Amino acid sequence: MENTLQLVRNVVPSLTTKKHKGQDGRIGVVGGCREYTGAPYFAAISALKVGADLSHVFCTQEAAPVIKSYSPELIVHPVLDSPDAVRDVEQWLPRLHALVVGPGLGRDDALLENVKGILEASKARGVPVVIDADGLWLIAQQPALIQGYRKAVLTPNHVEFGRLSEAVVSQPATQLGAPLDGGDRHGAVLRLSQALGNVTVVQKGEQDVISDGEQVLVCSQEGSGRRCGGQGDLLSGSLGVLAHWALRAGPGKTGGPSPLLVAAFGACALTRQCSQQAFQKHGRATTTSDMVTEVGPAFRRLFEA
Ligand SMILES: NC(=O)C1=CN([C@@H]2O[C@H](COP(=O)(O)OP(=O)(O)OC[C@H]3O[C@@H](n4cnc5c(N)ncnc54)[C@H](OP(=O)(O)O)[C@@H]3O)[C@@H](O)[C@H]2O)[C@@H](O)CC1
Ligand SMILES: Nc1ncnc2c1ncn2[C@@H]1O[C@H](COP(=O)(O)OP(=O)(O)OP(=O)(O)O)[C@@H](O)[C@H]1O
Ligand SMILES: [Mg+2]
Repeated sequence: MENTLQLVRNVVPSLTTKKHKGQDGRIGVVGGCREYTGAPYFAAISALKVGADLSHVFCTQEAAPVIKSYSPELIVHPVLDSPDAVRDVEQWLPRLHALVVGPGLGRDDALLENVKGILEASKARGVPVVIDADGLWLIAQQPALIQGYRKAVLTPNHVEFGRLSEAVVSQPATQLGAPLDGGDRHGAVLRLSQALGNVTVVQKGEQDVISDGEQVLVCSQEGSGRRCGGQGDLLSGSLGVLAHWALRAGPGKTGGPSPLLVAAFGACALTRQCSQQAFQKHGRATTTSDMVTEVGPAFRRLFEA
């Protein structure tokens, strides 16, 4: 654990007076619809608090004023349900360092079709993508969208992992519901990553298991017993920034594991540390907003010690 945390520290940029706004990260979150406005907010605000300079949300028209009202820090584009959605987001891609696709996206077919176009445009430009939540629903329907794209990280929870494995590895459905022991989980994550052409996969759970199809890392940083919704969104937003930092730093700084493995490990450790710290203060009443407040102190503790 400690050795891998050191690799994360190697990619964290120093804060100096020589940089301009934007250099340490301009992150986009694609998600936010009528039902879900909290998830894209958690992802985008976490990206800022980890250290991105600018955080954008691309959501539906209806969700935009709601998300804006949560925070003046976020730049919110009400474009996702427009007929020009792909073109509108594409215009921003040259200025974005990473895209987090899926938190609070929902499963409306027209929205998913737009997101498909956004993913294709991101791949064509080589923009790193973190795919979470309903973005993973889309990938389970159309794995070819992400097949072999080495700048992608998927962050499935238990259910999302089962869905992806069934779609991609043809793992018998009977095995999917059953809890896998440590060894089985490593193998299952490794196989899913390999089947997707070495896309990095983070299976969240009691321990987070991360693989790029070559190596497997396990994050067992202490978290808490609170399982309130939104913790995965905090993880995917944080990972957007860390993925950019790790890819920029390159394999020379991350040693043995690939940059995206190191970034994913960092985001998992940070999320769990936030959970632990928030739980110490709020116990059973802990919510993801309490965890967002802990991003700064948790980051300092893990990566600036
Ligand atoms: N505040 C907001 O705006 C938030 C919005 N969010 C957004 O919601 C959207 C849908 O995302 P989702 O994660 O609810 O997915 P979905 O596939 O519908 O699964 C739901 C069902 O799966 C199960 N289940 C889940 N985990 C499990 C586990 N570990 N182990 C076992 N079972 C497990 C469980 O089923 P049950 O136990 O009730 O039978 C659960 O009810 C997506 O856009 C997301 O970003 C969230 O980010 C939260 C904060
Ligand atoms: N059983 C567990 N014990 C400890 N930590 C866990 C457990 N399950 C999940 N976590 C941690 O909670 C965080 C979010 O994982 P989770 O599986 O809840 O994601 P999710 O379902 O996508 O969340 P969201 O509600 O944001 O959609 C991760 O950092 C993960 O390590
Ligand atoms: Mg989730």
